[in-house]
Amino acid sequence: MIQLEQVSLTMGENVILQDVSLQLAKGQSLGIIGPNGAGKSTLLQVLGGHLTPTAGKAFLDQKPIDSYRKKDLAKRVAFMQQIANVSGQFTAYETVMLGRYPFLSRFQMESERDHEICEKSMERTCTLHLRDRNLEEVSGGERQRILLAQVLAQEPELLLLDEPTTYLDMFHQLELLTLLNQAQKDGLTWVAVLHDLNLAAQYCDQLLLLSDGKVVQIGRPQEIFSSHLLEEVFGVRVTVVDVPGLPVPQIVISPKWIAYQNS
Ligand SMILES: Nc1ncnc2c1ncn2[C@@H]1O[C@H](COP(=O)(O)OP(=O)(O)OP(=O)(O)O)[C@@H](O)[C@H]1O
Repeated sequence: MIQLEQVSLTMGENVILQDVSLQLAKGQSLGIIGPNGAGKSTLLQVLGGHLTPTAGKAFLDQKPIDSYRKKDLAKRVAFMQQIANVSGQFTAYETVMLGRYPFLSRFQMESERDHEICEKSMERTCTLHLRDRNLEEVSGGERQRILLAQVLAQEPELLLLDEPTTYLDMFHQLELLTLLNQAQKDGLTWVAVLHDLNLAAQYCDQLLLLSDGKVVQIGRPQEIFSSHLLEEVFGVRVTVVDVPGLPVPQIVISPKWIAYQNS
C-alpha cells in the first residue's frame, strides 16, 4: 500500500530524513519510534503527502503520493495530528464532521449517512456525550478522542497518527490501540508515532526505529527490542523482559547513570 524508496528531506541546511525506505502492505500497522527530534513527525507528514521528499520517492498504491489531488488523497488517507495544533473554535460534533468534508462537493449539505457515520464514530470513541461542547471546553484526553472520532469518520484506508496516546489515561490508551487493531481487521492500514515503546510493541505489527533522520532498523517488535540497540539510540539503560501471556517482550528502563553507579 505504501512504499518509500530512499527518501531524504532537507529543510534549509538541516537534513531531517536521510535514505528512508519502507514498505507497508494493506491491513498492516507500523509504529515509528525514536528519540525527540529524530524525524518521526516529518516522516509521517511525508507518508501523508503533506511534505514532498527532496530526494527519493514516496508511493501510495504504486502511484507517487504527490501526484494525487489533495481531495482524492483525503478520501483515502486520514491524519490525526497532535492536539496542540488543533483549534478550539468548533464543537466536538462539528470537529468530527470535518472528517466527512473530503466526500462533500462545494456547498453540498451533509447527508443522513454523514451524520450516521459521525455519530457512530463518536460512539466508538465514547465522545457522544460531548457533542455540543466546544473543543476548548473539554479535557486533553477527551479532545484526543474527539480527534480520533474525526479520522474514523473519514473512513480512511490509511490512517496516520502523531502521538495519539498523549493525554490519554491507561484505559483510554489501550482502548484507542485496540480500536485501531479492530479496524485493521477490516483492512485499515495504520502508522503511528509512539513514545511508549511497550504499547508500540504490543499493538504494531512492525516497528521502525528512527535516529537522526535515518532508519536504524525496521522489523517485528521482537527484532527491535534488543537492549543494545535501544540503549545506543535512546541513551538509557534498557532491560528486555518476557511477560507471561504477552506474545512480545517488554522493556524496563532506568537512567544510564544507574548503570554507571552499579558497574
Ligand atoms: N520547518 C522546519 N524547518 C527546519 N527544521 C525543522 C522544521 N520542522 C522540524 N525541523 C527539525 O527537524 C527535526 C525532526 O523534527 P520532527 O518533529 O520530525 O522530530 P520528531 O522525531 O517527531 O520529534 P519529537 O519526538 O520531539 O516530536 C528536528 O531537529 C526539528 O528541529
